[in-house]
Amino acid sequence: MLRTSILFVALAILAPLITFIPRLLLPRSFTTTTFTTTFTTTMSPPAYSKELHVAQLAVQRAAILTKRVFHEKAKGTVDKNDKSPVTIGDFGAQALIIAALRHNFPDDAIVAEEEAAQLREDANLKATIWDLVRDTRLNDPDAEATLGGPVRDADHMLELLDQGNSPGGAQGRIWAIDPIDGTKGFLRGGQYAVCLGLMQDGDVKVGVLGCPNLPVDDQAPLTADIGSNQTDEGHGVLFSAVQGHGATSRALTAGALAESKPISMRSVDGSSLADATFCESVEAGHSAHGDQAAIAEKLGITKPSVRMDSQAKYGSIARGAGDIYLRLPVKATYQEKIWDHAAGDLIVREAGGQVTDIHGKRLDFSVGRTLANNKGVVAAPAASHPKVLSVVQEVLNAKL
Ligand SMILES: Nc1ncnc2c1ncn2[C@@H]1O[C@H](COP(=O)(O)O)[C@@H](OP(=O)(O)O)[C@H]1O
Ligand SMILES: [Mg+2]
Repeated sequence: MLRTSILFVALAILAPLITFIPRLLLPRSFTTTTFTTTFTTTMSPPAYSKELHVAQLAVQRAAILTKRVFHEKAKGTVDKNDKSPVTIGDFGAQALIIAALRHNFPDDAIVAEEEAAQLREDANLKATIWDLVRDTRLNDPDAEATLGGPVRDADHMLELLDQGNSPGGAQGRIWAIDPIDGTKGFLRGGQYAVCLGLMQDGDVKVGVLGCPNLPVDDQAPLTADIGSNQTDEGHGVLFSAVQGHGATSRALTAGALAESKPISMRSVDGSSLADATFCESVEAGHSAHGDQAAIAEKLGITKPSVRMDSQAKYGSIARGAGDIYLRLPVKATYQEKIWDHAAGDLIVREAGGQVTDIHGKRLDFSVGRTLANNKGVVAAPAASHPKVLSVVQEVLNAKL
């Protein structure tokens, strides 16, 4: 008995040494290569890791362009005409994102909001946007190299812009880009988002949202989108998710990616809904404010809803700064665009939420450039979603 115990103790001491000693004796380069090779041959990287990395860097670079446009060109502008800062920022950011996708994933299809036709007619606008695209870089050479060679010239920029013309659909890999979501928020210096999602056979697999004017701090209280007095200090957040791997936030930087933190929705179930915070569009034409107020009242929610532009609403509820995002149809004929929802839908679901339309159907990204099979959006923590949905339906049905 004693002998067996001694043998076991001796083995326990010797076993680690047997594996460790050869590493000490061998040259460092050999051991490093050997262990790296072992890692790469025995463990595959997480799904979609390259797509996520490229998407995050591409969104960061495009966000820098939009911030430059705001600081250099947007002061004092309030309307969206042909040469507005929104137009300049939209085209510039879209060109930069498509350049990065084309370099890394040349065979993927792309659905993007803008097309180059207007720039072919307007040499000044084309030159203005080209100046920005040519000069906007991440300040980290490795990150910039990942995104690929620069856009060659202004005509190459137009070619890239037009590659966002995929009809979308149920097959293959399709990226959805909204270069500046929340145009009015952007102009006010309020909330807007640079949005990028990857769908595989109609299912969103990767989602990235760059929100330059949201606080970096996930715990920061949610404030209405008042805009114009935002500072860059402490602001700028990048939300990301990969299907099945959770959601994260990190500071939006001008170079290499900052460290990421997992995010999750607040746990709100049917019984604690009275404490919940709603997010809704600033624009009453995009989501019916009156219906939202009636729903809040029925749920016993007394806190005023927080109004902000763009998919920053999805990011905000995903990190628990708010709880519920409703988009209640104003015009029965309006079809939501896939680029306004792809990234946010995945980020919220990966953070512990459920996202459906007002009929309780999951958003269907497989039917083209719009969500033709859906009406409105109901996004809430999974445990409270059934209750929220039933009250949404109660209020909306009562109107019909
Ligand atoms: N009648 C309507 N109903 C719902 N959404 C609409 C709409 N008209 C435009 N939108 C979309 O609402 C988006 C902004 O959403 P939000 O109100 O949440 O900020 C716009 O994106 P852009 O700002 O990229 O044009 C636009 O695509
Ligand atoms: Mg949009």
